[in-house]
Amino acid sequence: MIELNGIIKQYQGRDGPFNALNDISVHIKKREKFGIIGESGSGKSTLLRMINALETPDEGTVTVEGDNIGSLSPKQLRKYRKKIGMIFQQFNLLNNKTVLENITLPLKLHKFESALDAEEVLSFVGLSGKKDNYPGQLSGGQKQRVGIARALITNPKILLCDEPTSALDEKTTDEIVSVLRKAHEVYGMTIVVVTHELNVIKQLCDRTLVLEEGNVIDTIDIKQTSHVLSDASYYDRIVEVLKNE
Ligand SMILES: Nc1ncnc2c1ncn2[C@@H]1O[C@H](COP(=O)(O)OP(=O)(O)OP(=O)(O)O)[C@@H](O)[C@H]1O
Repeated sequence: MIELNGIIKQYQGRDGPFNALNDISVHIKKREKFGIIGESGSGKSTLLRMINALETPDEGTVTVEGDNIGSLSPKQLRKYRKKIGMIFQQFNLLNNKTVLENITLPLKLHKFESALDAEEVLSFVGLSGKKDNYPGQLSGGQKQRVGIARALITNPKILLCDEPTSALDEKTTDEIVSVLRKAHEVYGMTIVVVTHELNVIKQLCDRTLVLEEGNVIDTIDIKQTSHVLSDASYYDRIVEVLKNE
């Protein structure tokens, strides 16, 4: 469904130009939950941003459902981007708008043919009782649930997640992973998640790319754990994770 072929991206660094992405090829299947893991600066976000055309490659192609993204007209690109939902590390909510207003904002900006009902997504992320609250009145986990609901309301075919749990503690991370897994089960989109957290990859993804300094080190099939540990005690989760490693 998403094919990145021979992607090279060069930036100017302090010591001259360098390849942030160095000949990357990845094929992500429809409905796959695909991870991109690597240390800080390895090129994860740059690669993710290629998929929604926020970055353009210096060489190589990005093809999604058969369309070469680099050759789309501005109008086609706007239409293409409507297929994609995005969630962010820092949630990117508008603090002067309520939860409901934040969630329905995409629908105010563009017309989406198969948009979901606001009450449905609010209930899906477990925030029905918070719709009139402002982001400042929410915990980090609740803010990310709003971010997820705002992405889901457009019923995207592709959900891009850029470090979705990196601002959250361990238990809240597990809860957000559960919400994402459930969203995948119910709405069946393709998920691409960038993270440096091994556990997020392990609990959420079918496969992951491992990036190091702009190079693909490996692509790994992940043996799914049967459950997410959000209901377990802090100690149980420590034991589970440490025993498995
Ligand atoms: N616009 C830019 N101009 C110059 N260099 C950039 C730019 N964007 C990213 N880089 C550099 O490219 C490399 C890859 O950055 P990228 O943000 O993709 O890495 P990352 O793996 O997502 O890191 P992090 O986890 O810290 O966000 C880094 O060395 C970064 O400093």
